[in-house]
Parts: sequence; structure tokens; C-alpha cells
Amino acid sequence: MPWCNCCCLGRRRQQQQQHPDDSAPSATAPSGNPRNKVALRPGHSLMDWIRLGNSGKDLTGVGGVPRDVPASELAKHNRQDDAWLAVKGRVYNVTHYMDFHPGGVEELMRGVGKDATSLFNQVHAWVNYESILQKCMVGPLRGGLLFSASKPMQPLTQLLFGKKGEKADMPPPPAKAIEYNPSGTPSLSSAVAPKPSNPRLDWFQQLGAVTLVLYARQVSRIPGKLPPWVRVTLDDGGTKVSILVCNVGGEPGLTYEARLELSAPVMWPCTAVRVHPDSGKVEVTFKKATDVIWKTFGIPDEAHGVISQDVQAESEFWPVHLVEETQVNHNSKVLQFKFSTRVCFTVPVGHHFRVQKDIQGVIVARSYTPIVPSLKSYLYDCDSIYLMVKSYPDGALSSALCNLEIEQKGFEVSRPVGNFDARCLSDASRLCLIAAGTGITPMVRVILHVLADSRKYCKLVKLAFFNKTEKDILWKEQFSSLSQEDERFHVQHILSEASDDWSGTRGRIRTDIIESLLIEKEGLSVTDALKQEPTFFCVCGPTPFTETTKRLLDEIKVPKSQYHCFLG
Ligand code: HEM
Repeated sequence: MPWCNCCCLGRRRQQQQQHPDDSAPSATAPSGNPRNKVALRPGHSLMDWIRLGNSGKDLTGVGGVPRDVPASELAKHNRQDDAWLAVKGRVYNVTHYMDFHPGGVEELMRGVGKDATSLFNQVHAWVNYESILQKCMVGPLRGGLLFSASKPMQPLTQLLFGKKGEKADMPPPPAKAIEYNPSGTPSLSSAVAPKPSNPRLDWFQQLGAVTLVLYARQVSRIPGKLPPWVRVTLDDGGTKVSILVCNVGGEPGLTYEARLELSAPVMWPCTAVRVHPDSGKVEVTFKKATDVIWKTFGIPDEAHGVISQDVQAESEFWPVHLVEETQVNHNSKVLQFKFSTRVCFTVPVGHHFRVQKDIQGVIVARSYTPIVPSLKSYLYDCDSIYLMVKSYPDGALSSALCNLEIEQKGFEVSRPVGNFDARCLSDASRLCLIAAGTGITPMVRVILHVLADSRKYCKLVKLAFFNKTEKDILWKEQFSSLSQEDERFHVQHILSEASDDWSGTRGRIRTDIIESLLIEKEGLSVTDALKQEPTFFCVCGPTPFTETTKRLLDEIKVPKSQYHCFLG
């Protein structure tokens, strides 16, 4: 078994050892929490760094004129007061960045004077270094390979002298495509490992609605397989539809695109997108623009039916705008966004996406797990996204999000990212959720997913929710109402800085709190409790919280296959 599918932390480390140059999207922070970072001195936030970059100061140390850097020259700049490093074929002068580096000077020094690509990727492949360090670039590393990073690389001249916010104009590498072949046999398979078969297309209609159905491959629940998700787009005329199915047959990054020209226009947004993870069946329903029975659904367009290993996925971002906001507590809001173009996604339970914004010429990004409008009404428009955002005083992105005006644009979201397969919950009759702060966000859809299961197999969902003070607790009333409405759901609040009148549990994550989730009868051991009731744990919070909880679960001998840590 290459890695444990049920623990992001385990997977992340193993991946790093095997494949230092692979990005590990599953390890990105799903909750929007700050990671395990050092405390930066006042005046050294990301916003301060952006201001310094825009101040006109030469941060390259070489007058801002790009030049080739041989490895021998790079090696000489290995001191804290004269520090260069190379990432993915480009050399950066990080001397001024030292005190701004969220991981601290000591960590950054590990990469100086050399090609730090592998080290960088091992620690945080998702970091948008090209944008953050754009004003520090010395030039290409002579003999080094220019990689395509999270976005297509920007040409050197543009990075050094380009206009702010300008889009990269170097084309991304081509997708390795298998052209549609009506016989169902892929005509070119050299670059794609698995042998996919083209999903079958079907449709049905009512007077006012049409449903397009794709039968993609069945998805087995085994490590390494990912649940499918779907992106739907419609052109302004309402007839050209694209349905992109991702992770076809559970194969990470394998996509199939149905591109159809409909017989008559339909309305946007689509009224439903359903994905059945086990069968791989996808259904997309549109309201017809005119109530009339169609003779055919239409015709496939010439680009229909391409199966490809999607190498552009990480550079695909979609603009969104704010449509509504709800204050949740003193520093957090639920923000409802809509896509600004005719696109919508399904996001698998426990998956997240990157939200990014150009802030004074620097692309600042953070991961957020989408939630639902509320625990009571969790049906919403296909083209809406709900984010729970906590505003951090120094958080460039979170404060920009929390200070948005209605209808304001400027933010973009990526495709869904993650390695969680919610089907791992289906064998558990008891689910124990351990969350801290905004680490609650992945739990929201996990809870609703389990409680909505028509088989009602899960008898108990227990949430242990850690916060500092009572006013920090997110959705306290909503969780309390849910526990009154559904007797399977229980919530326990634990506060680390509780006021004197707090009658609930106090402290931080510890063994007895975890055991109390499991052991209902006095004297029962953890092993017996686990045997009596098949149990699954989900954990999410800031990285130290998650690491500690993982260690405690290991200590009390909860099998690794029975917990999942969302790295926060
Ligand atoms: C190559 C040597 C480097 C090492 C060993 C290193 C190490 C670290 C560590 C340990 C952290 C904190 C823990 C974590 O977030 O997981 C961190 C955070 C961070 N580092 Fe680095 N770093 C390096 C290079 C860089 C470079 C070149 C940049 C350029 C922009 C950078 C930007 C950041 C950012 C933005 C964070 C915060 C990440 C987040 O909030 O998700 N680091 N780094």
C-alpha cells in the first residue's frame, strides 16, 4: 500500500519522499486557518511586503536587469545578508524577504545559495512564490529547467517590468488528449496511464426541463482513487453546454468533457447537478427557455468527448463576485459568492479550493472549504459558493474578503482540490469530529452528508469543537438546533480561555476528551469501544492542533484507516 488514504498528514509526508517535485494539493490548508508559522515582527506582514515591493526599492540587488545566473554564482550568495535561491529555474534574491517569510529566517536559510525547488515543494508547493517574489528576481538559473508552476510561467520581462495584475501570456503545456472516437476506443493513449472508456451520454426531458446524463466509469473506494466532480458551463446564447467530469473512474486529474449544442436554449444556472460517486453517473438538469418538447437533445460539438490528463487544472481560476454576507461572530462572516461567468462546480465533501486576489500586483491565495448557507437550509443555487471567513488582523486575503462590498469583483476561485473520499464514512455507525476554530468548515458538509444518508446507518455523530472563548464559537446556535432536531447529533464545546461563568469543558485537546467521544459505558476500553461500534474520526484545525490530535489518536491506538486529518 503506497500511502494511507485516510490521513492527509501521512500521505503528504510519503508523497514528499517519493516525489519532491510534485505539488501536494491535498495538504493545503482547507479551513483558511493560519498554518504553523512563526510570529512575524510588526511591520512584516504580507501587506507590508507588498508595499515594500511597490515602493520602487530595488529588491533584486542587481539593478533589476535580468541576467543568467550560473550555479557557481548562486552558491556564493548564501548568507542571511546576501541570500539568493533558485526555485523552478529562476533565481531570487530573498535577502529582503527574510524577515517577511512566514516560516521564519532559519527555515528560509535552508534553501539559500542553491536550487531550492525540491525543498520548497516539500514544505509548501502551493505557495505562490512567483507572485510574492516577482520584485526579487535576479534571472534564470543557467542550465536550470524552467518549470510551469501553479500558473503558466510569466515571461521574464513581464515579471520584472510588467503591469500589475497582467495575465501570463506564455501558453500552458498542451493537454495530453485522447480524441473522441465513436467506436469507443481511444485513438491515442501514449501519455495517459489508465485506459479510459468514453462515458455514455443519455438524456431525458419534461416539458419545462431537460436532463443530460453521463455514465462515467464506476469509482472504486480504494486508496489513490478520488471521487468525481463536475464543472458545467453554458454560453450566453444558452445552447452550448460543456460538462467536464473530473477524476473519471477515480483517476486523479483524468477528465472527460461532453460538449453539446442543444436543440434550443436553456436557462442559467442549471437547476441541479448530481454526481453519484459509486456509479460515476452524472446528471445535469436545465430549465428550458421555452416549455416545449424537444425532438433531440441536439448534437455533440466537434470538441466533444475528449478525455485528457488535465495538466492545466492548477492554472484554472474563475472570477466570482459577492452577493450576500452574514456576520457570524465578532470576526467571522459567511460570504455568498456567485461565479461572474456561466460556470458552476460540484465540490466533493471535504474538498476545498484556492481563493485568490491580486493585491497591489501580488496574487495572494488561501484555501477555503465551501460550506452551506446554514445547517437548516442547505439547498442553494448551483452557481453560488458559501465561504466562512475569519478576518485576521494581518491576513491580506481574509481582510480583503471581509471588507468586500456587495457585487464587488476581484476574487477568483480554483477548481476543487482534495483527497478525501466521503465514502470512507459509509461503514461507520459512529462519527467523531474534532475541530478547532475555522477547522469547523470541512465538518459542516461531512455532518450533513452523514445525517442525510437515507440508510441511516450512522447512529451517532459527535462533534468536539475547540475555541478560545465563547464569542469565538462559530454557528453555536445552529449546532445546538441541529442537536435538538436530530437526536443522532451531539456537540460539545471546549474553551481554552473560558470566562468564569462557562460551565462547559475547559482546556485544549487531550486524551480524555477523545475517549469521551468513544466510551459511553464506564470501564470500557478504547479497543472494545471501537469494536462495539465501527467509528471514524475527522480532525481539522490549525496545524499544531491537528498534529497533536493525530498523535493522541495514534497513542490510544485508533487504526490509521479510521481517521482523516484535514490539514489546517
Ligand atoms: C526553500 C526553502 C524554504 C523553506 C525550508 C521554507 C519553510 C517554510 C515553513 C516551515 C513554513 C511554515 C510552515 C507551513 O506553512 O507549512 C513556511 C511558510 C511559508 N513560506 Fe516558506 N520556506 C522556504 C521558501 C520559501 C519561499 C522561497 C517563499 C516565497 C514566497 C516562501 C513563502 C512562504 C509562505 C507564503 C508561507 C506561508 C504558507 C501558508 O500560509 O500556507 N517560502 N515556509
